[in-house]
Amino acid sequence: MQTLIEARSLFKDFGPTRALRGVDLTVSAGESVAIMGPSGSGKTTLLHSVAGIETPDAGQVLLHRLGTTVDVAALSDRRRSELRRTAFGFVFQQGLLLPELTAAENVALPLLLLGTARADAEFEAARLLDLLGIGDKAQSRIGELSGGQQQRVAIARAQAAQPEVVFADEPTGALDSVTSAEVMAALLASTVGSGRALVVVTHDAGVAARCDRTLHMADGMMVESTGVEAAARAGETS
Ligand SMILES: Nc1ncnc2c1ncn2[C@@H]1O[C@H](COP(=O)(O)OP(=O)(O)OP(=O)(O)O)[C@@H](O)[C@H]1O
Repeated sequence: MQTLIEARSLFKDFGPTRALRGVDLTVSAGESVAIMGPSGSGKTTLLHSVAGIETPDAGQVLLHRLGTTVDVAALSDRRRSELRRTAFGFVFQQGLLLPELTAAENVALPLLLLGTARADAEFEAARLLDLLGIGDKAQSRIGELSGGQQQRVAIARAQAAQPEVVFADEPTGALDSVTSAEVMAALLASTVGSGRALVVVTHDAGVAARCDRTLHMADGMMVESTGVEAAARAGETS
């Protein structure tokens, strides 16, 4: 399977705290990778470093797309934010949806930022919300939606610009176990099911179990990898 992201030997300090100490991570196109580990082990810092939200102190984040390779960690702020809008989608536990906008407006926003005409952006937003089973909530404001519905809006929004990889940080953290399973199924269907990669930070073993691979962090390092490699799985079934 084609390698999409290669993070090599990432280090990140916050003052005296060493959040990452030489972390490697490889993500292939179309695979799902869960990152687990105790609180403070560096999961979010790793996700943010790979996604160009945070800049590592040392190491490389190579992104292979559109026939070229860029080091995300070495890009200018402007190029990094451009990449975040085009190549990456984000689903976080909370805080990314704009409460004063409707569900459809939230999903359309990334497309409007990329210059898509309003009518086309709204059409695509409606289509994505339909796919995620909440087409009837398109005109509802975020505050009128349940936690599970809000996460579906966030998942729809993360797909809008057709990114190669979606990063999710505790996407089911605030949900009960039934809703969590439904939201995770929706997240997988709309990412891996559409050929995108998914990198998900989670404390929920049920969420991790649905991914191709689970990586375990402790104290700023990768300590273990479990699960069936996507490539091996593809090999077995071919
Ligand atoms: N902006 C920051 N400023 C200072 N310290 C930080 C910052 N971000 C993270 N840290 C520290 O870096 C370490 C790793 O944090 P990180 O959020 O990556 O852990 P985590 O594994 O995602 O934890 P959790 O499961 O609790 O979300 C922690 O000790 C944390 O306190």
